[in-house]
Amino acid sequence: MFNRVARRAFSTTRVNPYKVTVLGAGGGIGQPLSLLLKLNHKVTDLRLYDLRGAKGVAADLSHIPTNSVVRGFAPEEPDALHSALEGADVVLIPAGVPRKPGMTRDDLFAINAGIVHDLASAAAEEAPKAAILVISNPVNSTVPIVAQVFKAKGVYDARKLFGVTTLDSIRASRFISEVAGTDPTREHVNVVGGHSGITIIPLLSQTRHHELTREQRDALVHRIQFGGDEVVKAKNGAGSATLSMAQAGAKFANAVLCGLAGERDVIEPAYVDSPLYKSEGIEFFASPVTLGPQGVEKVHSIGEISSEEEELLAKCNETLKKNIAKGVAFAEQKK
Ligand SMILES: NC(=O)c1ccc[n+]([C@@H]2O[C@H](COP(=O)([O-])OP(=O)(O)OC[C@H]3O[C@@H](n4cnc5c(N)ncnc54)[C@H](O)[C@@H]3O)[C@@H](O)[C@H]2O)c1
Ligand SMILES: O=C(O)C[C@H](O)C(=O)O
Repeated sequence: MFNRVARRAFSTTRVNPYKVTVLGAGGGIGQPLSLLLKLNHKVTDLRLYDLRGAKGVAADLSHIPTNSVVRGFAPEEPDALHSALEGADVVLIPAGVPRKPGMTRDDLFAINAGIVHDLASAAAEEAPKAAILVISNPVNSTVPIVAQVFKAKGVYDARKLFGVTTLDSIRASRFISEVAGTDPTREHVNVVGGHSGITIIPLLSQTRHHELTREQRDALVHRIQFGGDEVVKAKNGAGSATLSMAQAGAKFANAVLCGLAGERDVIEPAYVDSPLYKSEGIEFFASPVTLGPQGVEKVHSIGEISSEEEELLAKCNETLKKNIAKGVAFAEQKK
């Protein structure tokens, strides 16, 4: 099913007129993500906004012969951000600073919370019905910030807000295939929870790999939870994952577009306003969701899990609750 959804992105026979805006389009993620969106035939109107470089990226991409108009917006121009957002169907937000070695994602909150808050404010005014795909870290907290901004403006639709956790899933497919010696395109791991360290829970017990030893499982879980650190360390101060994230973001955006277009059985994991642990005070949680014309159609439960995974879930939820509260408190204090 996942491959079928991916193939739909590049089909030349079907064109849907979707307007897509990327906020932070000049950055390490923004540029390759915008390229992949330019190649997606469901996108016909691509708007790129950044404090720096969006016009150049747009001019460059505009020479690619696919059926979309690409426009760049620079903050020096009057109303650039609002024009970039006006009437958008999907808004992707990779704007913000990335980690350096030794930092946690939560360390980015001090800068990125304000950036996401302000961009969300503009999106709530210009594209209140858009699907908002938040990439900027810490996702566990930036998504609740966007929710609060939309609520304050009276336009919140829980079905249209997503924290993009796709990178955790694609990493899990890759890493498990390396251990098992299999084709990564045929591996699927249900990764739930949130998007940082111990809040990332790969449910290995649900895979077909019952041959893995406890040690192999523990090592795999750790690698999936801290995969981002591998890239941060290797880039040595020059940022975090950009290319794999662009692929993940484009995959998720395509799934959202397929849902908007009324295609059936579009299921992807995402960090959403979720009923699963609301009784425990956890408003947002990542699990597979069915995507449809109005955004989230169904939030799927996480399914049966092992006792080891129960322990991971308890730790995840404790942290998630604090991360969410931090985002909500920030947005409240900005009012
Ligand atoms: N969700 C995930 O799985 C995931 C994966 C990788 C990175 N990230 C996060 O994505 C964010 C971006 O990472 P990157 O590597 O692209 O960083 P980057 O520094 O290369 O690019 C960020 C871009 O955002 C722009 N920007 C900053 N403030 C802005 C504003 N107010 N309006 C518009 N644009 C603005 C910058 O000018 C820059 O071009 C980071 O917070 C990073 O932690 C998330
Ligand atoms: O690790 C990071 O800071 C970026 C991103 O969240 C990732 O998972 O690669």
